Amino acid sequence: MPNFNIAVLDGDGIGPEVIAEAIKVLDVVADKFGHTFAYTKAPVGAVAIDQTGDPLPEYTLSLCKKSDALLFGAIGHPRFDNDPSAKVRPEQGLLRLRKELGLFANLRPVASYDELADLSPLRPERMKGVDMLIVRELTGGIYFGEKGRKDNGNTAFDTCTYTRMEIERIVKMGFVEARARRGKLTLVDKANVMESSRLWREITRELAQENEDVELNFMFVDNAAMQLILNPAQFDVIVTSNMFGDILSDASSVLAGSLGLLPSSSIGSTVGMFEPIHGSWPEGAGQDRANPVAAILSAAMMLDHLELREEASAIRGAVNKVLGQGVGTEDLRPTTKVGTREFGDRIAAAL
Ligand SMILES: NC(=O)C1=CN([C@@H]2O[C@H](COP(=O)(O)OP(=O)(O)OC[C@H]3O[C@@H](n4cnc5c(N)ncnc54)[C@H](O)[C@@H]3O)[C@@H](O)[C@H]2O)C=CC1
Ligand SMILES: CC(C)CC(=O)C(=O)O
Ligand SMILES: [Mg+2]
Repeated sequence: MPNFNIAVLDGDGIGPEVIAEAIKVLDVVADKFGHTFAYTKAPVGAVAIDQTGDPLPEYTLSLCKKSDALLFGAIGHPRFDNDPSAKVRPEQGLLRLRKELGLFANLRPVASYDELADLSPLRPERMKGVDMLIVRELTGGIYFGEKGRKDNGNTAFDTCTYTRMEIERIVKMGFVEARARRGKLTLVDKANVMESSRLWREITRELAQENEDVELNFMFVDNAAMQLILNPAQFDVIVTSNMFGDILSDASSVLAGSLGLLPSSSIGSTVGMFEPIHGSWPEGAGQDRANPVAAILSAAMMLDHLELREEASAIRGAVNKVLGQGVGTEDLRPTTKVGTREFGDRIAAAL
């Protein structure tokens, strides 16, 4: 009977609410398939700052290092967002966690749900048939480069730096993922302007020689933002830098139906972390309104990573079944509107 130790970093805002539903569903999976999932909670983000002064306390990091997998909710609080002079910020906890654990790749699948097709009267025809994977570089680029102020605080800078090693490992992953899917890889960059993007292109062209079976194309990020809306079904795998991937994946969530639907896995050299792509939605916290599906599907990605594939697809099947019944939280504009907890109950019951 496999036993897995899972660190639970549910964080701030709606983070704890959506992670509670993911655990509800995982508990049913454990019962049904005869596994034991042992959960240990640890603080991260604003709650961790409140408790310890540090958004990523040493205890949390060492727990993560000895766990089999990490389930992450979301971090962030308006009191930091509204205070540009705050020296310690919840987001630093997440960025440091990714860096410390070497989680250089963030895989964000985006698919349109036939089950949701009738729910949204605004849903254009072109949103059908979307099935793509955004492979986002996660521990480099402008979020991690040198930043600061000069000229008495009147000039601010953030630096986008990428090394060959950082680019090679993520682009290689892009080729592998494309080969396992429909065999098409798009590098999204800004190589007409940015030197770091030109290095991405150079290295990707080199790697293409060892990956000739994968169809490769290049697209500037501004055009990619437009193409995602105009003709999203053209994309199979997108590989891109940290910030471009962050922005394009939130935009792509509209194709799926809601930001509250999109899961992700953050992987690299050590333990994997599984996290919805959305943030802590502070205005929605404590109201039983948040869509838990992104967190539940992140748990499914975790099971895939732990090689519990049948279990992972059982979760996906349960989500599709409940969506197909027209049930969902308000963001999906469903025929039967339910709260976070009832949505989780229904998915658990569908298992
Ligand atoms: N991975 C993380 O922990 C992330 C943290 N953040 C942080 O979260 C805080 C809020 O940031 P925002 O820009 O407002 O982004 P957000 O993702 O928290 O919310 C943006 C909008 O998306 C919708 N939304 C998000 N999650 C949802 C869910 N589960 N169900 C239904 N609707 C959902 C809501 O309409 C919300 O107004 C900030 O402090 C930010 O730094 C933002 C993005 C990612
Ligand atoms: C701290 C931010 C980089 C979080 C975020 O927006 C994300 O990872 O999607
Ligand atoms: Mg984001």
